[in-house]
Amino acid sequence: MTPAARIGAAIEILDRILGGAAAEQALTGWARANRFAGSGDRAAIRDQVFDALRCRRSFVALSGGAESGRALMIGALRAEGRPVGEVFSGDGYAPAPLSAEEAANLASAPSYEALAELVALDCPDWLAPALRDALGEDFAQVMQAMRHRAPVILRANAARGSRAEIREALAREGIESIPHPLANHALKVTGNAQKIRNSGAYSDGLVELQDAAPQAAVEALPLKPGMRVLDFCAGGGGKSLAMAARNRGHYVAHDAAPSRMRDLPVRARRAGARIEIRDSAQLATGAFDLVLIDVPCSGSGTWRRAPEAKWTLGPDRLAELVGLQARIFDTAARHVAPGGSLAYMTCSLLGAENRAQVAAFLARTPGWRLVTNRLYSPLDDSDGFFGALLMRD
Ligand SMILES: C[S@@+](CC[C@H](N)C(=O)[O-])C[C@H]1O[C@@H](n2cnc3c(N)ncnc32)[C@H](O)[C@@H]1O
Repeated sequence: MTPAARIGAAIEILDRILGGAAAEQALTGWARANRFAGSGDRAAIRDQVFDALRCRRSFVALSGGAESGRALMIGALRAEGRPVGEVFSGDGYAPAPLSAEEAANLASAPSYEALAELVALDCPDWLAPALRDALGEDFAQVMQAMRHRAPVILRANAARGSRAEIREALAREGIESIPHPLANHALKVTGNAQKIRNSGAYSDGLVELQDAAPQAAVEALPLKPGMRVLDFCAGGGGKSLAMAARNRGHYVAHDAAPSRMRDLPVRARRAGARIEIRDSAQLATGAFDLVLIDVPCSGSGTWRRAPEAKWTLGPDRLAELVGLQARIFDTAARHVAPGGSLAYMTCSLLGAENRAQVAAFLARTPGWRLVTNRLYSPLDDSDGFFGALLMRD
């Protein structure tokens, strides 16, 4: 496909997403219907679609038009300083030339420098006060970082080798990486990230895809050999696997939706980890030295990887999530043994889901104290992520 034809495809996919389709679904649907597109085409189209979703507000403003796939790609070209007419030529599979209305809109659209702050930062208006509150003077820098692609980060599995050894194993397969300073086993991929999923290093359990902040948060947990540990919201088991790689212990995974843990046995086998799966009825009160709750959240820390969430989150959904997080906090706390710990984690930047949630738990639950908490952001070269450790008397 020519570069212009790829932009034409991105326009079609973006229109489906703006019409309500999930991004992954729209991309897969397009690929199935257009089998001539090779893997390079699909990867390039995917990047264009996700870039446009991250910068949805500013790209539309730069086009001067109403929101549409074409407006997004006109804005994207303008943001890159590329002449729009060269791509919107109508030649072959290139997008049709600009209509008179589109051309007039583009001619009168402001420059990026002239956009209002929240438009230029691609920040939804209603979330700006909460984000400013959580990020303080880093607000603009973090929101600017959220407009760009996230790096690919791996966790080198300590049960399979040192970070240096695993880095060499990756290099032998042509995957380049450098140690990430935030976590002891984190590797930032600097070349050939597309090879990871089909690599021997991945299938042999040497690496898992995991951002640096959750790795750092797991490293900060007070894990000791032989501990009884419950991952209460285990999902795919990313945190269980990271904990089990650190220390021998008795690891139990649980999730309200057990089907989410379906891949965990295979992943654990691959990683050489032992993780027992239990349902709610099999979890005794006060039976664990450490309970981890990686709760469902807005995902505001992962907007670089899942940019749709930035635009679809609303106040009602956020309030619903905050209520659910509080209920999980209360339920999970009952499984902690006296003197044990409760680790609360989100991939959110918002105070309501982080510090305020922890403060509310402490206020309504006697016998607990806060040990540490930390908010990570793209300024740490990671996703936005929050971790708090609480201890039971
Ligand atoms: C952020 S995801 C967990 C991701 C996972 N820890 C990982 O590292 O891959 C949150 C999980 O919480 C689960 N969940 C939702 N409500 C729950 C509840 N009331 N009790 C336990 N788990 C719940 C969801 O099914 C989802 O899998």
